[in-house]
Amino acid sequence: MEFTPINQDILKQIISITGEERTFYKQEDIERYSHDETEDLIFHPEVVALPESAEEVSALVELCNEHQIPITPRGAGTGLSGGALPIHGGLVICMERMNKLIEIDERNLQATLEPGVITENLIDAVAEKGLLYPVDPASKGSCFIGGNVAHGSGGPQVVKYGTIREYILNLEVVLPSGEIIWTGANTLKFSSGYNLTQLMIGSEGTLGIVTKVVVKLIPKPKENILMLASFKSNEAACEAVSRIFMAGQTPSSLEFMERKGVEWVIKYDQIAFTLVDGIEAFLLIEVNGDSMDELFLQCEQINIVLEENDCQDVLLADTSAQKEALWNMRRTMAVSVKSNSVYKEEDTVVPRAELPKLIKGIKEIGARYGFESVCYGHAGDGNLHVNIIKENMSDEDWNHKLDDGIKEIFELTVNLGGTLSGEHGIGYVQKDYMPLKFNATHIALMHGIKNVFDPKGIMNPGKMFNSPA
Ligand SMILES: O=C(O)CC[C@@H](O)C(=O)O
Ligand SMILES: [Zn+2]
Repeated sequence: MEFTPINQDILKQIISITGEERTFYKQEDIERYSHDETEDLIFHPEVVALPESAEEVSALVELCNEHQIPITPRGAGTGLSGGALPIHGGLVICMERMNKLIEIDERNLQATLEPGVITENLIDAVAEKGLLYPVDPASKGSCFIGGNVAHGSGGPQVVKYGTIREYILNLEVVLPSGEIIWTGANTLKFSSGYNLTQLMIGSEGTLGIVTKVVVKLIPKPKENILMLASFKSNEAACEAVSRIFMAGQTPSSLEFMERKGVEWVIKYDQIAFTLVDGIEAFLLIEVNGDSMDELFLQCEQINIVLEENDCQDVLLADTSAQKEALWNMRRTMAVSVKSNSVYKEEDTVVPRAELPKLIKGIKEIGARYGFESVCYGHAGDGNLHVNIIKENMSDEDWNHKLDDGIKEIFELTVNLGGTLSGEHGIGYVQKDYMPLKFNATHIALMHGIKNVFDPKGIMNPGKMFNSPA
């Protein structure tokens, strides 16, 4: 794909849309838009524009479409698969100025908002009205709702409430042509042709730019109980996960943390938490509802399963401060890994009951290739974040042998009935693995869809799959 560099004349036209104040082209101004949270990758855009309306986004996109300029849509830059990296330069359209929470419609349990709203701001605003928006990725304090839509985001509560796919009713989208459409209706049901809303969710900015989002809300449960269960092995912890559901219990969160991850968080956050010798893995289990009596009953049932599965100890968080400390431990895991070692992160997901085989296999592959990994994640969803760490690995092996090891991890994941990413997306860093999961027919269908929306290939090129020749 041949793209046009942004010349002075095009720059002037961009400035005529977003103004001098909201158009960046100097090195020092574009720097922060040249990376996201994915490893250490850096790609500089030529120009960054911060639109304030769908009409401005549309004008920018129309201009790029006319001149064949690559566009990289960007949210808060918290992505972990390189989706927001402007790998071909061009124009970054960052949604940070489109951050209005337009309406909370309490009659219909819906909210309408712009894509640059920080996820936690939505969660907090609806909580004040006794409502729950349950999609809360670890980076909820900084990530944007638009980025969550682009990645089909999840978070710890997916196990009970589902991913963002269950909560998006309708999207306003600027297509690669510059035209603006609504993808669906503000209704709970949609049996009216192809579901473009669902197609847009998880499309990683390759089909258009979301400029408004309508989300579904639900009543917020009044009570919760949080427990930390410890195990002597990763496999014992992972085995207990599916048993909890088989016993008829659905926690609101069921997270897995490996010992080393907890050790690193303790070091990173300087927290007071004693790691008992011989404990290798933890499950963080939350139940929620409106009646404490029912929750205690649920915890009793879960405890029986834990005991049957060789659980060593269960710590009950009594106060909201204790709960927050435990949740913080889990949420800080990604950043603490990053601060401790050079790493590569994979977002494997398998049917829940295959989790013990997945983690065992990952460790065996690591032993064969000479790498260590720190695993944690949403065990209740079978979603394991595998952080491969460079510690103890030579530069030579890291640069040349690791790829084969990662390929084996994905092969194992796929063989166990899983897929390449549960919630972080394919983006730039996982696209070469797509053929491990999808055959040529499947990939050709994806290319076909891309081509219908974006025949010139300007919208987030080089993400999800390599552009067809
Ligand atoms: O930045 C995030 O929200 C992603 C990290 C996340 O998947 C996690 O579970 O820790
Ligand atoms: Zn996660």
